[in-house]
Amino acid sequence: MSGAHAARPGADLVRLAASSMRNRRAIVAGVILAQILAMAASLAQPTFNALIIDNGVVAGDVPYIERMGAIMLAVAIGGLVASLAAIALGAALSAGTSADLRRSVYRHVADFSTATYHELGTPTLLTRTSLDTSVVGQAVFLTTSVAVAAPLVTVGAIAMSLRESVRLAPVIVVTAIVLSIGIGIFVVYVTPLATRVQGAVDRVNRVLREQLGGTRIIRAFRRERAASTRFSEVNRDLTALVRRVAALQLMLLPGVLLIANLASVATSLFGARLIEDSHLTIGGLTAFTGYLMQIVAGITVFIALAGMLPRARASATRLSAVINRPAGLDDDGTAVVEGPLPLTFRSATVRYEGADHPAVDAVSLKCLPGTVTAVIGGTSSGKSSLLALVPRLLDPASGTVEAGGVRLGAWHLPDLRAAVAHVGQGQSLVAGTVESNLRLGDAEADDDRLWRALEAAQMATTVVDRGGLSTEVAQGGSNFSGGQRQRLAVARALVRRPRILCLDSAFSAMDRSTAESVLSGIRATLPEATILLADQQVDNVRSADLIGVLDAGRIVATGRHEDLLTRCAVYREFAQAQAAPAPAPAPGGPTVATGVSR
Ligand SMILES: Nc1ncnc2c1ncn2[C@@H]1O[C@H](COP(=O)(O)OP(=O)(O)OP(=O)(O)O)[C@@H](O)[C@H]1O
Repeated sequence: MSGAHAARPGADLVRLAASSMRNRRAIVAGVILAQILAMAASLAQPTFNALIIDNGVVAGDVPYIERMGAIMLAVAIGGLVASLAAIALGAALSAGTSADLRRSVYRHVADFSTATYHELGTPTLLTRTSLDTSVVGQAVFLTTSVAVAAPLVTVGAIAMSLRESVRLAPVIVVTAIVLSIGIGIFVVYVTPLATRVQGAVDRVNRVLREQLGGTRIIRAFRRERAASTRFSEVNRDLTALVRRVAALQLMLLPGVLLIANLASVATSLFGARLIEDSHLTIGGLTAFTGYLMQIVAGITVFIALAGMLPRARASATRLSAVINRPAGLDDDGTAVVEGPLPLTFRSATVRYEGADHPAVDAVSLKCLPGTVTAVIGGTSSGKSSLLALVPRLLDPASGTVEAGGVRLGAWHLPDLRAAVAHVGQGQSLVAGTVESNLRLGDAEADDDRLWRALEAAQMATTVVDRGGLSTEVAQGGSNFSGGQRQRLAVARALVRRPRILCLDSAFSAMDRSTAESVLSGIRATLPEATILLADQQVDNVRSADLIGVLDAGRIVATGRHEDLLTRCAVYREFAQAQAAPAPAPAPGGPTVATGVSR
């Protein structure tokens, strides 16, 4: 967050609420009008009451009481209708505000570069999109539904009560001062606590996500107790904070009632003397007490807001931090490039914030259409970072990447992403069917194209056996094996018919012959495409037309398989380590993987 935000607490909330209200001017006007009508009705009641007592009860005029009673009832019903309308319109405004904010956060996050996305992280983005947006929506509801009316009621009630008796004004002044001091202390104390509640929710989300996603690992490593302890810790923190905030909020109401009752007693004491001295009528005292209660109610509404606003301010600041965050990608390119796309890296460098060394260090590489270019490297050598440059999930810190002779930053971004398919290490299948997953590649593709893609990815037989294109896919593809998920992801990319295909360790869960068949299928399906493949396995890159050897972010050699075997020591070591037979397991001990392979 910028210092500007810290220096002006509440500025984010005002900005977000105002922008939502601008989009719903008619509803806002409706809420205010309904509030004014409801307020006028409630302000009239004590005066009617006083008239009934003084002119009806004291004078024994029953027809007057009936007439005024009927008017009072009609005004009360009108006030009730206006209040209900204000609440209904306020609720629509609140829901609309939350929906606007969710849409806005969603759109911004969708535009984030991978680095920007990782800086924030999934758990907090989920909390911000769900919890924070509804907190701000509720604050807008409270603000428009009650905070607009509350000052009007309070000021109106003060004026009306003074009309009944100026001599009782000190009671009002003292009551207002005591209540205001109480609210002030509450706001100052609760604001930091409320901000911490959201952070605690983030932490619970983070731990819960990790543990739900890693259930198998937790069980396999017998870490259930440690996982449960970790969850209990964050859950306990959140519970303690919520309890403190709730306790403070609950203490407020009895406090307000106590002050209201004391003020009422004071009014009766002083009022009785004024009646004795004929400075006040009985009806006047009743009306004054009624107005006093309206003043307390008006101030109490601020208490409700005071309880909500610190949280809403914290939420608005967290939302603004997402909405105002630069996406990390310039998106103003306009170039549209036709035909096959040679891909050229010119001294491209990727540097992550806080890292000592660049993840990709001045890589230069040319990948031609109709060929497969492979990059081989050990774990953390920078393969994923290099391939992420192509669909502009990342931008290079220095150097350039060009497709079709045009710098990627100059491309119209949607066009670039339509031309490139990227199959990552996590296969990102979504809940639905095989068909719905494949159609993410191209919604218009006919069934014939889907089946050809499945055949090329060596997945057609499996899909037929499992029930065809309508076969269900669980979230994350968890009802398929790792290798099947990878092949479905490759098929989805083929459905798109990309001009550039990036395969980032996309064969890591396949055996050698399946991976070879899948790569042949890809070549046959996309004869003109530029294919860039990153892998740790020599077997998966040996048939490539050009291989670049990546070591600690640098390309240390390029060539074909046989060529590199003779002149590149790093490549030779890869080949030898992966060709070596695994050592016999120690008696009773676990099997240990060797070399640089998985
Ligand atoms: N979002 C990130 N923030 C900070 N550092 C990162 C990020 N992503 C990757 N790195 C670092 O950059 C380096 C290269 O990572 P990268 O994922 O590109 O390597 P890789 O060769 O694909 O590794 P692997 O084969 O293990 O997936 C690593 O040191 C890694 O820790």
